[in-house]
Amino acid sequence: MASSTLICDTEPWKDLKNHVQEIKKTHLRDLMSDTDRCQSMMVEFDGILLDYSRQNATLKTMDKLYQLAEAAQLNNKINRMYNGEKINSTENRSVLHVALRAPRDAAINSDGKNVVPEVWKVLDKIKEFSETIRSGSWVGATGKVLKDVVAVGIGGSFLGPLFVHTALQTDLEAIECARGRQLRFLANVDPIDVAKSITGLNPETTLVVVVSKTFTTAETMLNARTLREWISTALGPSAVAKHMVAVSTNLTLVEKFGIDPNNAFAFWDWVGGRYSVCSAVGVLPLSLQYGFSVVEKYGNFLLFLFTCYHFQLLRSVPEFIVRHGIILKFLKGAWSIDQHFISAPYEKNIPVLLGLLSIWNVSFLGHPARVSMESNGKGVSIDGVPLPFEAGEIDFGEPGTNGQHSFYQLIHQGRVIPCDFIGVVKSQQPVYLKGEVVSNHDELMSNFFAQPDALAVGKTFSGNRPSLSLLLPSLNAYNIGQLLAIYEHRIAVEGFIWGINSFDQWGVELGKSLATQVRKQLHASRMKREPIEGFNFSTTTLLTRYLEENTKLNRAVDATDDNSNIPLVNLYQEKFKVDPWVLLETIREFMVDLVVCGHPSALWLYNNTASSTDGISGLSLEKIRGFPWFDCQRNLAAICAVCLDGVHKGERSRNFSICKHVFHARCIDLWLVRRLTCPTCRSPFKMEPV
Ligand SMILES: O=P(O)(O)OC[C@H]1O[C@](O)(CO)[C@@H](O)[C@@H]1O
Repeated sequence: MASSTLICDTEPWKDLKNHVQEIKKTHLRDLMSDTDRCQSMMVEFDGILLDYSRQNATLKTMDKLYQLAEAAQLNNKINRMYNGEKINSTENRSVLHVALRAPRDAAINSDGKNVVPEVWKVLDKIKEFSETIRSGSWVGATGKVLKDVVAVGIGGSFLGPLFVHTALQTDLEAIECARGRQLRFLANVDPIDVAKSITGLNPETTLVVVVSKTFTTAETMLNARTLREWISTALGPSAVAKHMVAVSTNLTLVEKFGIDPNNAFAFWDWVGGRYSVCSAVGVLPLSLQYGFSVVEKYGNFLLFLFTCYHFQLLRSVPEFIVRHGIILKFLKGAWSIDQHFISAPYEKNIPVLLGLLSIWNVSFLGHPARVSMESNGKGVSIDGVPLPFEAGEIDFGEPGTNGQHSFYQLIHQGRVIPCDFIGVVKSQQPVYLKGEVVSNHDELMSNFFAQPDALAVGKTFSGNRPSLSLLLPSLNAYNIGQLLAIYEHRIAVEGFIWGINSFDQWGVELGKSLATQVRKQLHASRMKREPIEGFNFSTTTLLTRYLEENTKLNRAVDATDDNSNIPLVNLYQEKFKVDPWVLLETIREFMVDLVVCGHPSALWLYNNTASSTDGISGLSLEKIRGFPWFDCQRNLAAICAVCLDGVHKGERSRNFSICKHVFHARCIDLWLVRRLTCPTCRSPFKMEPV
């Protein structure tokens, strides 16, 4: 098929279109009673069993789908991907995430160069670094062991590692390896997420890993700067070098940020963000948590081998003495599927079957199947021709039986949504209570087996709802790697057949650039009072409302403010073209100066401005002056809840005697004029007088 020909113009596509009517006359209830058909729709590979008998498909359908794969030159495209050809044509890049899990001796080329040695160079560096951290040879700025990790990143620099961590954290072996350590993620730019990610953590024992392919993603960089502030406020700016490392392809920006490039872990342009979990993106945080590998005890022989390795008499430590730790197992699992994907015939190839069935459901039966949404949510072919058929899927799901008690109802009787059920034979946490009919895991799995039949067969309602089941032996690191690779490759199959580029994301890029425009506008409107321009009516209205309400909110919490002052502020702005916030800040500083020097005009100002309250009463300035203060001897870990800035060395501060919260004197004094509660915890005001 010439690349500019759409797949829907091929004979196999048209043939499948005609076949739809035939399939619509069948019902899964009947299809399921054909044992030979069901038997033929089961495939096994490396411990995984795929059962796709509950698809609205016959063996004839499958044959037609294989012909479609041929017409799309699926095998050829898979080979081109593995050969490092630049199949991501819009970005002129190879797509080589398979190289990330290739064994040391494999050869996979990009631009005529074998990339596997580079991959292992980084893996070795991660291994060494994670062992240094885990063993305590690398300590934080105050000499404490770094036992907690916050990985800052978003999209592909977050979701893959989160998936693996979520699956691993209940695995018994993984629990053992992670004992005493915590791995947290910070992705969303909402300050609430920042707070959640560091709540209960001590900066002295925390390592922050900034994960960003480009090192320019706005959310990640702001979150990274926020955590950098958290560390340097608590431990001083020089602590950043000990407490922050990075994963990126952009080592120049890493250095500019203040992270030592020696503590940066590289990856490459040929790794797409959402396919990067097997690179340092996932492997570094996961190795810090679970350990890269475990070395078997071979006594003196081992010592001898390591010495040889150290003096470069050996190229590597032989594989047989390194027991595969969690991370190596994970990579091996993924590599096992990579081999299967490139070598198994269509009818035995799990990712190919999943991809073909997805295409069947989405483009022929019109079901909004689960989708690999960032990859295949596209409306044009790889050559830019608009697609005259539906591509892409909508992915959602829930662990265990949660979905059954919520959205499954829709799937049973509402829209037809093809489902994948993924189950395991052996639970990570087996429980069998005395007197119970079945174990807890059996209870869970009863639903795993029952739901697909309920969907297929129905009762008083129609049934005939397609699903497939994947049964894995267990959910250990190896199987997690397999599962990841199956779904990665399923996406590629879909994209190859639909003729789209699964490896770019122009829609997402558009969202990013529009957010940049909004960010600039917010800054200009707040700081320079510039009018909102360049947006449509609706966005302008929303932005105006947001800015107005936000301004009111800020004024309400500002201790110096009072509604009666607002017209005055506006007046000043109109008359003198002064930004009201600059003005307020000036007034605030002026008042602080007055309070500090004890000038009588402070009392006058207090009586005539701040104390003209709407029923909220605070303390007189004289009383406030009677409370103890101290000049900070060092940067404190605390954040002053009034101004949200750190409490730095040399700044005059006060603390509440009950809750011990600390604030800048200049902030808390003006707060106390209006309110008698702690700004942080709202506990009643009590400060012992001098
Ligand atoms: O790793 P980066 O460069 O910070 O990008 C984050 C994510 O943003 C995207 O580019 C778009 O969502 C993803 O592909 C990527 O994983």
